[in-house]
Amino acid sequence: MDTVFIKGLEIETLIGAYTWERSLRQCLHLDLDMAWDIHKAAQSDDLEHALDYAQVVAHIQAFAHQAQYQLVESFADHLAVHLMQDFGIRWMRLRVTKPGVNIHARQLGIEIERGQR
Ligand SMILES: Nc1nc2c(c(=O)[nH]1)N=C([C@H](O)[C@@H](O)CO)CN2
Repeated sequence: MDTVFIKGLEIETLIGAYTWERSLRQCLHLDLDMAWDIHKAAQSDDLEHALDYAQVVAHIQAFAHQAQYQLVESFADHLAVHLMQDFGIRWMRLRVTKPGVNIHARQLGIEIERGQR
């Protein structure tokens, strides 16, 4: 199976478990790998048959705009469900990185895999 990917996508959302985080929006970095058979798109040279990564980004931005989770786990899990349903993606890996505010680490976050390749 082929892969359509999006790396280093920056989005803003309300996220955090601490009180000070509930009244501001923070930046998350997203990396996605999505299984997709590209043969039909390659043969037809038609965006209609491709997993349109611009549309995926637009969905993620809309999702992040309305989301207000405490944990990156919840954000990632719900986002994966939405994307797989809306685009018919069979398998995806999603890494969500949060800047380490007040924590002595450059990056913090999680990586999930959903579905079957
Ligand atoms: N496994 C997790 N641990 C923590 C999370 C999280 O979302 N998942 N969140 C926080 C705080 O919100 C922190 O990011 C504030 O800097 C702490 N631990």
